[in-house]
Amino acid sequence: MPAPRPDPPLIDVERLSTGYDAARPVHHGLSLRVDGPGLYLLQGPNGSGKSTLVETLSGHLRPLGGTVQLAGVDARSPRAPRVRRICRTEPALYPTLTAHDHIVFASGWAGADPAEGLRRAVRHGLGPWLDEPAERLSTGNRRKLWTIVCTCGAFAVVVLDEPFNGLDLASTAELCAELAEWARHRAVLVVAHRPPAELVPTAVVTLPPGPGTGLRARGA
Ligand SMILES: Nc1ncnc2c1ncn2[C@@H]1O[C@H](COP(=O)(O)OP(=O)(O)OP(=O)(O)O)[C@@H](O)[C@H]1O
Repeated sequence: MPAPRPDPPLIDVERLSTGYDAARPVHHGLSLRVDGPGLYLLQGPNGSGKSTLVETLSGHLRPLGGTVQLAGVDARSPRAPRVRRICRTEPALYPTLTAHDHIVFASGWAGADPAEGLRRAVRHGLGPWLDEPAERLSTGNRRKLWTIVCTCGAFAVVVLDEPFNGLDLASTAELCAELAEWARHRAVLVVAHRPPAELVPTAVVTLPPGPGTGLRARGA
């Protein structure tokens, strides 16, 4: 009987060149490998390319060179959304859709039970606001709703860019607890300039200032 094949790394970035202009790549020769579950903190000075890396992991930005695989799936493959969740910095919600309906809609997209998303919303303190349209939510409540709609259902890898922006202390602690729970079985990559004390990363990946040339970052 053949030996079972080892699971692919959850995040496998190999010799990545990426950016918005081929003449001026933001990353050049960047490698980052995360073999197993854990909570990984991505840091680096302003302009070092954290959000650009997020956009490449999201499949939105086509690499100029190199490869990006998530749980063995190319980041630009139509199958990638099944294994990956991306939560960008700026919430992109429908202004007139209620918080409740956002969660039902996002759960449908992810093939998830909306009841689970609604339970999360209550845990995160959104209970009294579920019938409010997104445009009437406070900054922190918009952030919570955005995080929930971006992370419905099952996934192997999740990337969150500044997920603590606008959250109060209790909500920050609640999100940290949720990230720690996910990190037991999934790769959780968090971009945060000021990570809260409750966030206990498995490893920290630091991008250098300026174009990252030949950086080799290796997670657990
Ligand atoms: N849409 C874009 N078009 C062109 N250049 C961009 C675009 N987005 C970012 N850049 C450039 O890419 C480089 C890296 O920016 P990026 O936003 O990825 O850095 P960052 O580490 O996330 O920064 P910050 O900590 O300030 O959020 C910068 O030089 C920036 O000007």
